[in-house]
Amino acid sequence: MGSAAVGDLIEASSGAHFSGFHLENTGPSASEVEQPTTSATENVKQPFVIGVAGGAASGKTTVCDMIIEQLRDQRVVLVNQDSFYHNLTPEELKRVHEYNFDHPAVYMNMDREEFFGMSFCKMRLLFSCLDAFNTEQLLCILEKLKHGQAVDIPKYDFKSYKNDVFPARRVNPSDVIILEGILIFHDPRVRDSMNMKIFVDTGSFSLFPALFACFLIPFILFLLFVEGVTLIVASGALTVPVISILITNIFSADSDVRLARRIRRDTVEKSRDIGMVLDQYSKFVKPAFDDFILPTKKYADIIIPRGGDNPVAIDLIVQHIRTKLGQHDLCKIYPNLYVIQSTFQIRGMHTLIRDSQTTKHDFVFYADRLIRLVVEHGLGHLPFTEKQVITPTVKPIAIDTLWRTSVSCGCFLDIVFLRIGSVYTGVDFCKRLCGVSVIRSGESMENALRACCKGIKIGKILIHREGDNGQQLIYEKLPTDISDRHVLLLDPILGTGNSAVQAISLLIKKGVPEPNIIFLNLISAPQGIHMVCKCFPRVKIVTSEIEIGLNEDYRVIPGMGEFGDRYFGTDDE
Ligand SMILES: Nc1nc2c(ncn2[C@@H]2O[C@H](COP(=O)(O)OP(=O)(O)OP(=O)(O)O)[C@@H](O)[C@H]2O)c(=O)[nH]1
Ligand SMILES: O=P(O)(O)OC[C@H]1O[C@H](OP(=O)(O)OP(=O)(O)O)[C@H](O)[C@@H]1O
Ligand SMILES: O=c1cc[nH]c(=O)[nH]1
Repeated sequence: MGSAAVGDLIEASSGAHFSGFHLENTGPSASEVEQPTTSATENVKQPFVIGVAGGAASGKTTVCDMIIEQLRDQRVVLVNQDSFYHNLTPEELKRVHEYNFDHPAVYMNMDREEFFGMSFCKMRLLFSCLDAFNTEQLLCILEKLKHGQAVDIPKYDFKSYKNDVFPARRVNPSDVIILEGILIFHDPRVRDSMNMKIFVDTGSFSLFPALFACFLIPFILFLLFVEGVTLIVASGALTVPVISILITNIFSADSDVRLARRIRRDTVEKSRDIGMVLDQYSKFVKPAFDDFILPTKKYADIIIPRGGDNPVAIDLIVQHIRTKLGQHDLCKIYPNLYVIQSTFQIRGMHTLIRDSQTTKHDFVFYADRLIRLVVEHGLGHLPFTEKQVITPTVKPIAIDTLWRTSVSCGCFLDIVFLRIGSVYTGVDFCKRLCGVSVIRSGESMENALRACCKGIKIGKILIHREGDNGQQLIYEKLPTDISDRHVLLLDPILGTGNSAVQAISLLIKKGVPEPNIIFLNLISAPQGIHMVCKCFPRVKIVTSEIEIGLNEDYRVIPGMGEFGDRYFGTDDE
């Protein structure tokens, strides 16, 4: 049967209930996706794909935002199913209030029993309208992202019902892909591509009626059993409605919460007419939720009650993602490891220094800024003593204190003219410090340390490095009293950890206590962290980013290439 004939058939069966059935070919199918060459594909680490489904206005966006926020040190991309709404045809636009934006494809993803067990209403609904979403295009984009290709994701305009009004969003390949949408679990091809499926529920537990119930029900029972038969009828009659009202209030219905949110959002944010919102809700949104969205809940690995109001669930999800990415939260394993809090500013600087196209001048500029942040953070781990100072600002003196003091001392005039500064309770910096740089890259960190700690002594260590374990200490010049000092060991790169272990061993041999060493670096490979933390569990490591790992040449990846060559301008070009 030609596609036009299918269209006619569906149009005929749908009556006023027509929907997004599209005859035009709106995008290549998943199988038509241009496949990258095998060598490129082999190098692409498979991203972790998360699906987030749930009814409209259930809080999916909040859940996704919270996951993204917690994974801000990762490359995460959010793909909304909304972006794949079909462009409405002129005819559909004329009857937009009859268009069902909540309907999935007639996809026979149900088994025989489920198919034959369908109610007449559900069957009518199923065949009366077709996919509101361009799932083929979604699959195509997903496939490309999984193969490490950048993609353009359309931006759907809810006002014009078109997806080509705004420019598409360019998205780069990422470590984590989040697919979010009401029907994102509906198509088994999309579902099967997911490593984790989350369903967001809105149903909430209300504490007030629960507490109320705790007191009221025993009270009614008390009346029943203690106060005698006369009260039995009255209290018995009260018990049934009270309990039923309380139960319905304790567990406020999921759909009520979603409807209330939807009315507020559509009328306030989208300036829609409340009548139309309610009409759309009863005609399409609610039936689609009951018939298509809710049944996909069974595919979920995790169901989040209270949506975005459930930070514990989000924490657990994020921990699981990190474990699956092979990036265990090293800070949780090693309490002596400190990664400076990532911000977009910091990530922006990292983006610049990692870019192979960045000029030497810019590399030095942004590396210096990041080094300064690491140094400042590292200084925060030094011991301190409490100290009080008097500020130049005069503090107000209570008049009775003034009177009592002047009478007892007989020096009224002195007190009146005495200007007493305010007290600030702070801390005193640790005095006995020194820096030790690992030649030559570590020397790039000396200026930042000098700028923060005026007149600080700096020693040097040179380690000859060959491959991953040919380390050999060939030079050292350290302050003679180094054993009495806290040492800030400077080296921007922690790779295999061999150089760091050599340097720390030397410091310990010179009498520096292990807890007095703070190792400052820009980037750390997990291998290096494991090695240093296992050999010296009491040395503190402060870094600005943890890397994915090492390549076959023991270079940090993604890394930033040969730091020393780029910083000191000794690379070939
Ligand atoms: N009126 C109208 N509704 C639309 C249109 N396009 C989509 N919708 C509705 O948008 C809903 C899909 O968006 P949701 O998945 O709820 O997105 P969301 O708002 O991010 O949901 P939460 O994050 O869970 O709050 C469906 O219920 C559709 O009915 C449109 O053009 N007009
Ligand atoms: O953890 P590892 O595997 O030992 O690698 C880290 C070492 O490598 C870098 O120095 P590099 O040998 O590149 O010399 P350079 O500083 O002179 O450029 C870096 O500055 C470290 O000292
Ligand atoms: O990736 C690496 C490893 C060691 N030294 C560098 O400069 N870069």
